[in-house]
Amino acid sequence: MSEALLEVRGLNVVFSGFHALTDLDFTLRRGELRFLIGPNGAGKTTLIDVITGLTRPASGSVRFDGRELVGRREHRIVRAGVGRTFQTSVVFEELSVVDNLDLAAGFRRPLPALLRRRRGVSDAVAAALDTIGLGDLADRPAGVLSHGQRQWLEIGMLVVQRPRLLLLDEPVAGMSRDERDRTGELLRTVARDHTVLVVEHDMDFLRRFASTVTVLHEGRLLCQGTVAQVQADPRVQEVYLGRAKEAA
Ligand SMILES: Nc1ncnc2c1ncn2[C@@H]1O[C@H](COP(=O)(O)OP(=O)(O)OP(=O)(O)O)[C@@H](O)[C@H]1O
Repeated sequence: MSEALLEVRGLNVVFSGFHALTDLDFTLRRGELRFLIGPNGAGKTTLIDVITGLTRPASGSVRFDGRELVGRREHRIVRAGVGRTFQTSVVFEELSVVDNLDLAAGFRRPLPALLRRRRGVSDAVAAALDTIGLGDLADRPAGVLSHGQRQWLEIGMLVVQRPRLLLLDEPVAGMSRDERDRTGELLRTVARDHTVLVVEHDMDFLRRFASTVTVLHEGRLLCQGTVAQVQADPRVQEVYLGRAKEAA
């Protein structure tokens, strides 16, 4: 359980001379639910982009289950078992909720099975519908979903692909308090049988749902620990309060 699933070592990302990540070491153990925070521009999305093959680092290594991901193409990384959500939505609005899940699940089916006409819903799709709590809306077009429901559908679309690592970029952004609570519960459920990394800004959400938190600042790892430890860390206070003063 405590074995490392993801090991980032000595990661450097440079965009036209700008150092977005510097000498970053970061480890996720199997079965962990980890939150990644940091002020705007800290490098959180860049880290996810490197893990998923969207951005190539200047140097460093990203090992997933012992295998190097740097240099692999995006679809190969997805096939290896790494799934992510984006800040922008990827659901098909005209398709029903269940068809969106079915399509996502089909991603891993061999072509003949994909083309064969199927009856009913697969166990994986039914389980995902149940997990995301959208059973009552299964046959409605995804276009009618609220913002929160759409985010849950996207998480469901990842889960049916059976990834071993889920990377979620700001899943509660723009949600109501009630939707945030339901998302927190959903993350806990998903984390029972997946390793999950969540990028999140909302401190209130973190206090209620996070256990271990990693803080990035200006492309470097600032500190790691429980929510209480991280909040009590003077460096974290400086980074966040310093920003608040600047904005005031
Ligand atoms: N493709 C790119 N080209 C140039 N600079 C980039 C590129 N992508 C990111 N950056 C810069 O790298 C830094 C880190 O960006 P990143 O999006 O990873 O931060 P973040 O921690 O996710 O911030 P936010 O909370 O605002 O999403 C920022 O200063 C950003 O402007």
